[in-house]
Amino acid sequence: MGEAPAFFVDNLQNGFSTGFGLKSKGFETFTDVGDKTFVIGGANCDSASSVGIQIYDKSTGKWVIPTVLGTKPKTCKGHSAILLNEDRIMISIRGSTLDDCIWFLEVDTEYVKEQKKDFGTEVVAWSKGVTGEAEKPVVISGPSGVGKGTLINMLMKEFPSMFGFSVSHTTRAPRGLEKNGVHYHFTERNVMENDIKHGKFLEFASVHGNLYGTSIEAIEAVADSGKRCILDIDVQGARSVRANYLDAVFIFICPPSMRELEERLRARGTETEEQILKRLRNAEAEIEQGKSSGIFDYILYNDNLEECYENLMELLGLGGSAPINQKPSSKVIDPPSNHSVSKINNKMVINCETKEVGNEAKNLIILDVSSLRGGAPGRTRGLNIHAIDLFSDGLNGIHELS
Ligand SMILES: Nc1ncnc2c1ncn2[C@@H]1O[C@H](COP(=O)(O)OP(=O)(O)OP(=O)(O)O)[C@@H](O)[C@H]1O
Ligand SMILES: Nc1nc2c(ncn2[C@@H]2O[C@H](COP(=O)(O)O)[C@@H](O)[C@H]2O)c(=O)[nH]1
Repeated sequence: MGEAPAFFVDNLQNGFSTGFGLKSKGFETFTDVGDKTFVIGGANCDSASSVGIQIYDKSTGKWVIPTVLGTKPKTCKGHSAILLNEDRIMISIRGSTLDDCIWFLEVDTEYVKEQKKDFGTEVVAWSKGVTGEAEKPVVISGPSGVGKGTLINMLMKEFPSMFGFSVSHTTRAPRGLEKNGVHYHFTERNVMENDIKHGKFLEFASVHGNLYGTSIEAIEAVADSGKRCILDIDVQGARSVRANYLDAVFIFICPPSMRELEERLRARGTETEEQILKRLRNAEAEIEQGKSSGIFDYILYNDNLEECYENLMELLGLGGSAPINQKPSSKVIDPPSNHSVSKINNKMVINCETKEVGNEAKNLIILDVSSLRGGAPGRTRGLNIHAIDLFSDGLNGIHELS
């Protein structure tokens, strides 16, 4: 069954009256979800080309400015929007590359519902659609010194095009060879606390006396590169990530014994005696929670490093020959000003009609949304796009774009 498009846009003129008493800048779309109308773009934008959100609550007759989480589309000369599954709005951005064309505004997903409770406000969350087969992020936890970093480095060295590291923020000082932006984003506590307050972090925790956290931007950056994201975070962080509905594989790395853990920490030589003792004290509780909390899908013992690495690879489906990650496409999809979107079962159809003298061309972009995975916080994976050229003389061709 076909469904009518939520609306058609982009043929609006500057100053167009929206019927809601708003002065339009010509970029708005209006999508009804239950009692609410989501106005995307336009009057409340920080600039004419960025995408702002307002909500009109029909039950109260009031306008609400929601807390907006996630990274929003950078520019928008026009867009279309259509409701998908009652909990998210699909946005197609005009004149953008395939990598940047399809976005989702989550309005009532589990993640958004949870954030509404925390913020005590209306909340919406952006999540960009990414093509390719990149798999779920991998969360790796375990006590300090167990070998998480060592295992992750081995994985990234052997499969550089497959895995990308989520660079955390921390208030601790850099160690000898650590580089800002590579190992961590080293930051001031007040700056990080302010960003946390504004919803920029997927999770954060006070670990061994310092603040650590994963920004939503850090995981989005990895997803955008078409790679599988690896997070190295403590148990509290893993618990928050689970609670925040990040669709990920959770792995806990366990030491063979406390004695061995202590030897590794001391041999690494990066902490003072006081810090080592603090990390060891915390390790006992972490191991206890790692084994019993139900947060983790897998527990790996890192006794012999090579064996543990083999087990990790096996668990990530890298036992045989490694699958090649699909690179993000730089193809340009350019829905024209009068493009519209409609929904037919699990397919979204972006209708791009262009009229040239003597040649009327119709270009349909078909987006299969049945295989979408993940979502906010982070990217929506599994985008599957085909373009169909229809000319006046009939069907001309189908191209697979992703
Ligand atoms: N299986 C192993 N056998 C012996 N030494 C190991 C093993 N795995 C890692 N190590 C060593 O233990 C030390 C700690 O490892 P690593 O720095 O990877 O731990 P970590 O879990 O990332 O710690 P942190 O959480 O503090 O960052 C390193 O010197 C590393 O070379
Ligand atoms: N909750 C989070 N924990 C994190 C994050 N980044 C790192 N960590 C954990 O901190 C300890 C100590 O790390 P170190 O580099 O100072 O040795 C370790 O357990 C890491 O897993 C984060 O973003 N969030």
